[in-house]
Amino acid sequence: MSMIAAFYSGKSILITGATGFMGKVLMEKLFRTSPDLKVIYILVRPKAGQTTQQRVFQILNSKLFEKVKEVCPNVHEKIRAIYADLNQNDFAISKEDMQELLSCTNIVFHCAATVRFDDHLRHAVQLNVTATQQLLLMASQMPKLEAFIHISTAFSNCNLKHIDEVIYPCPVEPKKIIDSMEWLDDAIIDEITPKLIGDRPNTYTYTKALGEMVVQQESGNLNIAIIRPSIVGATWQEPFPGWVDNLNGPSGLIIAAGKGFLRAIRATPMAVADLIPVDTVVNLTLAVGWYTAVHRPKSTLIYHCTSGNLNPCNWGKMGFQVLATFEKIPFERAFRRPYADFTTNTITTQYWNAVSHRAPAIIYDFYLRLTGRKPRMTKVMNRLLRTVSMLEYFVNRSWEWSTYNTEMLMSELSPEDQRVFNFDVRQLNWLEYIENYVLGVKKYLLKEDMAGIPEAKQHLKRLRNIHYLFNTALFLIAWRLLIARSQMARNVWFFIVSFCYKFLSYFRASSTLKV
Ligand SMILES: CCCCCCCCCCCCCCCCCC(=O)SCCNC(=O)CCNC(=O)[C@H](O)C(C)(C)COP(=O)(O)OP(=O)(O)OC[C@H]1O[C@@H](n2cnc3c(N)ncnc32)[C@H](O)[C@@H]1OP(=O)(O)O
Ligand SMILES: NC(=O)C1=CN([C@@H]2O[C@H](COP(=O)(O)OP(=O)(O)OC[C@H]3O[C@@H](n4cnc5c(N)ncnc54)[C@H](OP(=O)(O)O)[C@@H]3O)[C@@H](O)[C@H]2O)C=CC1
Repeated sequence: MSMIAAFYSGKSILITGATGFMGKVLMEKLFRTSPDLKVIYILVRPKAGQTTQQRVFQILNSKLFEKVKEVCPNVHEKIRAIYADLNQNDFAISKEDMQELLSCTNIVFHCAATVRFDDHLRHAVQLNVTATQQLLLMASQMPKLEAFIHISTAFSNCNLKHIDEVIYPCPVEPKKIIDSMEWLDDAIIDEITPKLIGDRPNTYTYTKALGEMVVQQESGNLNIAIIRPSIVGATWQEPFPGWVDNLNGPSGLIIAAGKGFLRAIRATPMAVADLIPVDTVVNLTLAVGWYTAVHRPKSTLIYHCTSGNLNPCNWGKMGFQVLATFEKIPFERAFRRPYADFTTNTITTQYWNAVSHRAPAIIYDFYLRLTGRKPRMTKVMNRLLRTVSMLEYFVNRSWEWSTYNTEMLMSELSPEDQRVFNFDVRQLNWLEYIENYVLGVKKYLLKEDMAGIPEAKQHLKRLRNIHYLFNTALFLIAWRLLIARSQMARNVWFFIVSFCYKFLSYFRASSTLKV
């Protein structure tokens, strides 16, 4: 019997960010391994024309939850969606709901965040810092609370090269930042943002670091732990391999490369690609919830959920395997044949952006205009290149994260728990994982049918022929222009033609002699 699964039985659990990538996998695993849990409260806001109830209904009826419905048929009754907006005071939770949350909650998993790199500092602070502070305040009023688990990121201190499982202070106190966001106007905030974030690359990593400081400062008597995952990717094993549902991290780039939009990236092939499967993060999170509640460590423990120091893979190997998978499992209706050049040189990157990204987009838009359609490729390409430029920081550096606490926890688990809540990334086979990841992107993000693979392969063959034809035509045109303008080019051309003629004559003569 799993001790961790048994621990969550009968418990009332509060999850923020349950509609997000990690939140869904967390709920799924909880229901599947502890179907006897009492209730999961989730803080949800209406979105994209859907009410909170409709959103929950959609999640529970998705493929991700198919197994859950077998082991926990009354899952609908065990999930309680509470209307909440983390951007508002008291999260806009009604008095009755707040009362229930405060009096019943046993465990809190705080996953909600804005993960956009370019979010305005005011918004990023509101969600990643102020909301965390408010949630801690709520938690301090929960008499039955056993553990509060905060999800941060391994990149909250990405300005350092070696990162320990400790909280590093930021120069300006989070409280001061929170206060100043209330009275500074947007223009001033824009001006001071670069100074505040310092050598971090974006507002996301900065506000996640502030969020950790808030957790440390406001922890009071709470039993708290912080999890720091690196780049969270598709599921490795559970509930099935390759599940992913958003474009964050590598998923968007896999699509861009598979569809032939992205053919070169400024990335260091030997830099460590610190990817971590989402189910690994969730298993660690649940194990930490159990350990924090049962063993009540004296201080707030931080757990790095990273792969680099235990089972490293680099971007070169990852890119190679992604491309190899496209050969077997191509995406449909690709714009160009998938290809990826990793370059560390800024000038080469600019060259590839002009020749391999912008030029084909302009030519395609010209073709769309000629055929009476609306041009769109240049716009798509510009957005993609902007996205890629924001991710470049993470694919050109390597970090070392110490994992003492994570390894300590692994050794504390029973063999059964190590199996059911496996977060030992040393067992991960990267080649297999990446292949499943690409397959998952095709199935769950692009919603492409596997029956379309032969047609997709045919399409790639057509693209290859067009590519050859285009290059040959381009060469001939360029050469013709050169010959018309330069005596030297003409001389070279006549030399080559006469050389070929002589060679052919000699070849013909020697073969006649043999006969
Ligand atoms: C062979 C090749 C091999 C490839 C493998 C190489 C993989 C390298 C991967 C490096 C990943 C590094 C991640 C580092 C993560 C740090 C860890 C965390 O905690 S971070 C936590 C994780 N957080 C993150 O990862 C957040 C990253 N993302 C962002 O911050 C924002 O999306 C944005 C600022 C980049 C763009 O914002 P904005 O333009 O205002 O608007 P939208 O957001 O609405 O999207 C616009 C368009 O871009 C599209 N698209 C979106 N994402 C990607 C993508 N990754 N990619 C491509 N495309 C992407 C999207 O579909 C849309 O298309 P369309 O509708 O125009 O056709
Ligand atoms: N994905 C990654 O690569 C990594 C993620 N992390 C961390 O993991 C956690 C989860 O990330 P992930 O699941 O990928 O992120 P997602 O963007 O997929 O999910 C974010 C969640 O936060 C919720 N949320 C955002 N704003 C509000 C709001 N105002 N009110 C209520 N809920 C809100 C979202 O709700 P809604 O659906 O309504 O938008 C969603 O459920 C975050 O703390 C992130 O920093 C750490 C390392 C890497």
